[in-house]
Amino acid sequence: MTDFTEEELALDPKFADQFERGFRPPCQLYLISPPAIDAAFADSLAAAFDGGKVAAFQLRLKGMDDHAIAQAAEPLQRLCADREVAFIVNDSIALAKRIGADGVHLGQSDGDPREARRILGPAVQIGVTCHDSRHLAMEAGEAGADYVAFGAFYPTTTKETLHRPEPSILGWWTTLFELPCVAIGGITAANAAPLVAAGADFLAVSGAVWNHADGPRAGVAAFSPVLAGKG
Ligand SMILES: Cc1ncc(COP(=O)(O)OP(=O)(O)O)c(N)n1
Ligand SMILES: Cc1ncsc1CCOP(=O)(O)O
Ligand SMILES: [Mg+2]
Repeated sequence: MTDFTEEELALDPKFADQFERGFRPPCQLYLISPPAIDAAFADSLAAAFDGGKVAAFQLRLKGMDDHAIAQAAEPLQRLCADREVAFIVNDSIALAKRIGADGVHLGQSDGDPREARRILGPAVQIGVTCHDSRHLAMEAGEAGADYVAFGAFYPTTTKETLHRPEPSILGWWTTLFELPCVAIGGITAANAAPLVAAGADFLAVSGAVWNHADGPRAGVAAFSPVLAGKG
């Protein structure tokens, strides 16, 4: 598998009608924290959860050490448990283990998914960043990831990004694989429809919720129609 080029791995459109996508649950929201938070953030998170169903919350605090993140995580993890939202730690397998997170999200330089599985066990969700690469996604799947993440689909100020996949990568993935895929990067309620239509299992969103003019509750609520395919 590792010997194929991206072009060779692309599903030839002339064969597309020979593949039928199996049943997949409706697309869900995967909320990512702002890059920095304050002591009142738990209230904002609760407000976001009041806006509609959130499947997962990722604590993504760049540039903070694990000890400080563990402290910040405590009330947020409790809130997620109360609201039945999966609590995902970004970047650190060790931190996910230490605080008993429901999952860890690993970028291409954040650690090996097989090692994560060995350390965290079978019940913990492991997600892997795959940028715009079919090849990386299949590698992640083979390594035992629970989801693959493609992005950035749109321009974003939350993170400097180098890759810009087409929505069709989501359709390619979901036609061939059962493993869930996450779409990320600059996603708003206004631009999400093509990603949902293409087959995204989850929309990972930060700025559109935390920077919503009417607050995080409205930010989450705004996604309801598009997630239901009515965007
Ligand atoms: C769901 C999801 N997808 C992608 C990323 C990006 O991960 P990474 O490439 O490691 O970049 P950082 O987020 O660590 O800056 C993610 N965090 N979550
Ligand atoms: C973490 C990450 N990885 C790729 S784009 C991105 C930022 C997502 O945040 P936003 O929804 O504000 O673009
Ligand atoms: Mg990372």
